[in-house]
Amino acid sequence: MMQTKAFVISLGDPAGIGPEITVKAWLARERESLPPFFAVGDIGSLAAVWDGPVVRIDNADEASEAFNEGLPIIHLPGCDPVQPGNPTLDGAQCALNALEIGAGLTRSGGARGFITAPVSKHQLYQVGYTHSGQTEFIAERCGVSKTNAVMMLAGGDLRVVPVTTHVPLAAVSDLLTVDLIVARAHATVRGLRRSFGIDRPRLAVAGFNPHAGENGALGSEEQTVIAPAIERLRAEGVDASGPYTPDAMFTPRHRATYDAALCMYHDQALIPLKTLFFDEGVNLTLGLPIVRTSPDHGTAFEIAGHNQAHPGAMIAAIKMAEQMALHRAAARG
Ligand SMILES: NC(=O)C1=CN([C@@H]2O[C@H](COP(=O)(O)OP(=O)(O)OC[C@H]3O[C@@H](n4cnc5c(N)ncnc54)[C@H](O)[C@@H]3O)[C@@H](O)[C@H]2O)C=CC1
Ligand SMILES: NCC(=O)COP(=O)(O)O
Repeated sequence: MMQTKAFVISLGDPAGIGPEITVKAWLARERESLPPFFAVGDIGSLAAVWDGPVVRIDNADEASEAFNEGLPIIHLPGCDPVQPGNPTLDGAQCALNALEIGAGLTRSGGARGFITAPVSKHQLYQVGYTHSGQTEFIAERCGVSKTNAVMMLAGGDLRVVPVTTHVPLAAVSDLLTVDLIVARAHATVRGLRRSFGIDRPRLAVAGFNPHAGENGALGSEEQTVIAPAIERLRAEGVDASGPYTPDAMFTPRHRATYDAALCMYHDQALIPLKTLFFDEGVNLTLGLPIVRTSPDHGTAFEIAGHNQAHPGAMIAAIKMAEQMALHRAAARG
């Protein structure tokens, strides 16, 4: 019987909770009807938290068949011994190598999609990483510009897109331009069509200031940048509305009126998403030639190795990767 290709999961920082939530997702594979997946990372990071079956593979094509025997892994040496909760620079390099190999395997068609377990940006920066996150790294490896690769977080009935991502809050106002908001909105619309099957996505655009600026009395970004961007988008046929008062646009009533909220900065987008849907929140990248998802949370070093990590977001990331892959295949016909 011909086996379908498997999804690849980079294990992230070996001392974080990535290995544990990957193992827990594998243990839940039947209950959750998960598609086959395999890990790429240090096999020692699995052994440090689990003594269940692991199948070492050399080639992505072996993964689907091995999946029911044990958690398949392409082993990357170099960060032994792994101590959960104690990150090291070798471990950060290992996480970076896993990211590189996972992106390459997916890009070349060896895997159906790419799921990234959490890395520590602080640790990565110390081994010479210059991207602000995994999103930008994967975009570059796929030959996609940073503007066209859009970070989206999704959980429950909420999807949010931060227009600016990993930048200091003090820099956000200067970074917000009509062109940037319009580009992110178009990439979001294309992504919602292609990967979620939403024909005419409705975008709700957040203001930036308290009360969306109170007609300029509490800040001018709404008048100078955000409203003109919405106007241009509407003229270009996008169903965009706003700028909405940020503190009131995530109520259940308001959420029912849009498919994605375009937010001006990281926490404006991620605080509502994680507050409402932390254990099922998925971070995904739109605009790539490959499917890429990730759990919404980080490395949680303080609980690593204590069997306290909830696997819900990782399971949701695997399921969403499969849904996205199916939508994209259907769109290709
Ligand atoms: N996708 C990624 O690669 C992400 C990486 N990070 C990285 O993670 C590191 C730590 O960041 P924090 O802001 O502390 O966020 P975090 O998500 O690691 O932790 C925040 C809180 O949530 C808890 N938590 C996280 N995931 C959990 C789970 N699955 N089950 C139970 N509790 C969980 C933690 O114990 C902590 O109390 C940073 O270095 C950051 O760069 C943060 C977010 C996403
Ligand atoms: N807060 C989201 C986050 O840190 C994940 O970003 P990325 O590493 O997937 O770009």
